[in-house]
Amino acid sequence: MNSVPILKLDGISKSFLSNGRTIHALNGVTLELARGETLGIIGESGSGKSTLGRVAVGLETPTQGKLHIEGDPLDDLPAALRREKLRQCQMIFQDPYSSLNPQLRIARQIGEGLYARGLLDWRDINERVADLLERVGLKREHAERYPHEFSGGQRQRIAIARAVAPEPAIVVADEPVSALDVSIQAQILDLLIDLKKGGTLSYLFISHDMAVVARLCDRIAVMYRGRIVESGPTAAIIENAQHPYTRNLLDAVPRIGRRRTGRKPALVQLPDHGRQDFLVTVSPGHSVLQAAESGNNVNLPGANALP
Ligand SMILES: Nc1ncnc2c1ncn2[C@@H]1O[C@H](COP(=O)(O)OP(=O)(O)OP(=O)(O)O)[C@@H](O)[C@H]1O
Repeated sequence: MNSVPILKLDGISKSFLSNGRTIHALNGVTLELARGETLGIIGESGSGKSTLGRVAVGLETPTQGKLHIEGDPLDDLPAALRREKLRQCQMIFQDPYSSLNPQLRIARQIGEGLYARGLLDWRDINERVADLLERVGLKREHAERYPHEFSGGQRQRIAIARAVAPEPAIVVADEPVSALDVSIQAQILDLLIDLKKGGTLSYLFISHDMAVVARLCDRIAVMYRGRIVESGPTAAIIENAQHPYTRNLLDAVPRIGRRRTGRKPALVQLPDHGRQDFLVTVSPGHSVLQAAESGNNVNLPGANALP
């Protein structure tokens, strides 16, 4: 395995001038994303998550610090190579209504990324677009439609197809399910998990929802006022959060919160287990996730109704 992180933010700060006031959205953020890893960025509104995501895909230029892609500091590269590197990073936005161009057919919107990647024959592009639509759970013939002909969940699938079309190494997903109905959210999360299977795609997954992040992410970084205040493997953060702010976030999710550990059965959702709930009894010294993953659990599909 290549140990160079696919993405590295090194001491990144970003300030905005707004109404004569300087807003420090990011204050010296350093993080690494490994190949094939899903890193969750969690924090309250205004903590700097979206700014971090936008810096990671080159939509914002940092005020300070360096962005490295595949080990190369972007600032030091010639413009053409820089653009090439940035094509490795694609973004999925929260709102699938505003992220698609209402005036362009779906085929064109997904196909543009393929064209930019060097696929020049539109017959080949159309074939790839149709394959991608099937891959995200839509139909080949949907390619000829416009965005308004789809539901919110379907639009998010289209946005995901567009993001993965140029075969990026990194996808930054900024609250990709928070604008969707709860029933659709799980399907979109499952799709993101599926797209990553067996490959080396990495996700930077931004959310304010600890339950969603816990389900999807290998590691979690917790943001507070433009800084990362805590980071580590998902199980470690959930079971042994150090920062009071992280504990507050966890307490907001009783299902995976510390209060549920101990001999009392806990209802948990696990990364890579779809939307199944597990009822686990946790022995002292073990984490909820360890207990659930050890197989010492009762799988309770639809157990949401339990108190
Ligand atoms: N273009 C901008 N101009 C001025 N201020 C900005 C700009 N973008 C972000 N900010 C400010 O930077 C801070 C961080 O914003 P950011 O959107 O990154 O936070 P967030 O954690 O993603 O919040 P949310 O969950 O509400 O999207 C906020 O105070 C925000 O108002």
